[in-house]
Amino acid sequence: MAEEPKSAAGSLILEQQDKKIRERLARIENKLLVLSGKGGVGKSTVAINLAIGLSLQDFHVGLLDVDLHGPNVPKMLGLRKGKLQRRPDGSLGPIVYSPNLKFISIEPLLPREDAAVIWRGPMKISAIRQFIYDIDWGDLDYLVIDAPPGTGDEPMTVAKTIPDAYAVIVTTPQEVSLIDVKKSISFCRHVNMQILGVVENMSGFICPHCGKDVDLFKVGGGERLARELGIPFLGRIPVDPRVVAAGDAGKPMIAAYPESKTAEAFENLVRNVIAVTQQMNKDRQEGRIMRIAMPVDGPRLSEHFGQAPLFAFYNVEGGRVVAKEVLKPPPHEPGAIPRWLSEQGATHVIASHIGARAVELLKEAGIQVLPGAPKENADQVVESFLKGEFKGDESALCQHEEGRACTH
Ligand SMILES: Nc1ncnc2c1ncn2[C@@H]1O[C@H](COP(=O)(O)OP(=O)(O)OP(=O)(O)O)[C@@H](O)[C@H]1O
Repeated sequence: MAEEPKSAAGSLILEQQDKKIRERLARIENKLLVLSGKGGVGKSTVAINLAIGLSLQDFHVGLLDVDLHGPNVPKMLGLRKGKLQRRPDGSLGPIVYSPNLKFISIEPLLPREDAAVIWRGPMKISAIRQFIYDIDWGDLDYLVIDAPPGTGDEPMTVAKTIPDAYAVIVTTPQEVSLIDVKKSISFCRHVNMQILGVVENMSGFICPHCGKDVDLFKVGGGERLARELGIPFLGRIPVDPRVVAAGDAGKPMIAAYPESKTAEAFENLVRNVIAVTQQMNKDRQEGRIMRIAMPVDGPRLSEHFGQAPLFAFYNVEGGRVVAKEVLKPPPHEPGAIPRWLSEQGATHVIASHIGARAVELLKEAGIQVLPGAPKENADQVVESFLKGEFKGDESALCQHEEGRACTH
């Protein structure tokens, strides 16, 4: 967890940083976090080939390597000595791989290539936030984020800082790896990150002599698991020795052997990622996927947004509630609850009384606010919102007598 600044000045700095991060992220249409439950399953390989594949489709793509201990991206892209761009206005731009693909990783910023990075959680968190706060990524269609394996500080920071990121989970067909996929899925559910789908890497073997696809290990486990759990399956990438050589030579497979079956498999993955991302965006825009937050006091809606002892969160899919949880908000400090709600992945807030400043902060975070809800049973209020009976009442916004915005 990030160390929360205790002073008012500290929380103001954090609020300003959050604002800048939100501004930068608003210029990035789609954010994809590439995850794996265990190491060595080819997560970086998938992230890099996916980023290049998207850039070859004329999308503007950023690749962010948040693996601070073992950054692979610069080596696999053949750009270990890449330099950040210093812009005329003094801002810093990411390292350029091609006109459509930019990246950033800790490695080129270290004094020596082999310098060990031994950081504690809060430092890792601030480094990742800086990759977004300090670096001007410009307008991007996709930001692909390569996280270290597991469910530690780095994926957690991304989930909190970029609450609208979609997770791409990489696995291999072996049982052990599939068990880890379940851990990644429960991590995503825990942090409310929507899962774009599962990729099965090292699935089957392309014979270098005859070019035939040989089922070396069991294949299809990732696909079966995705189907069982109702998660999209994004594609299979075969084992191909050229993937290793291409990665070591700094020329990723999809660019080095564009005619190969393996590059074809990556292209298929890219097409599926684009299609599923578009569908999920549409579901979000049209309100089929929501996470509604409500200040509650017991089962009823709380009178004041800023003083509610608890918040109830309702996950809505296809117009109905699929999960509900009740969480305790952070201590009352200006801006703390809107920031926390954004970290919790809220898309909508339904409240009774809510201050204009809180509404402004929530809207800046892309959260829709529906004030003026009746102080009734919260479950029933959600139902009436989903039926279109309650639509929010702007006149219920709370202002102090002298017209100053209230921070309820
Ligand atoms: N489809 C494949 N065929 C053959 N080799 C592959 C394939 N995918 C990945 N590899 C190789 O496996 C090794 C591990 O891949 P990679 O570094 O992408 O995994 P990772 O999951 O990101 O690892 P880490 O745990 O270090 O983050 C690399 O040498 C890579 O070239």
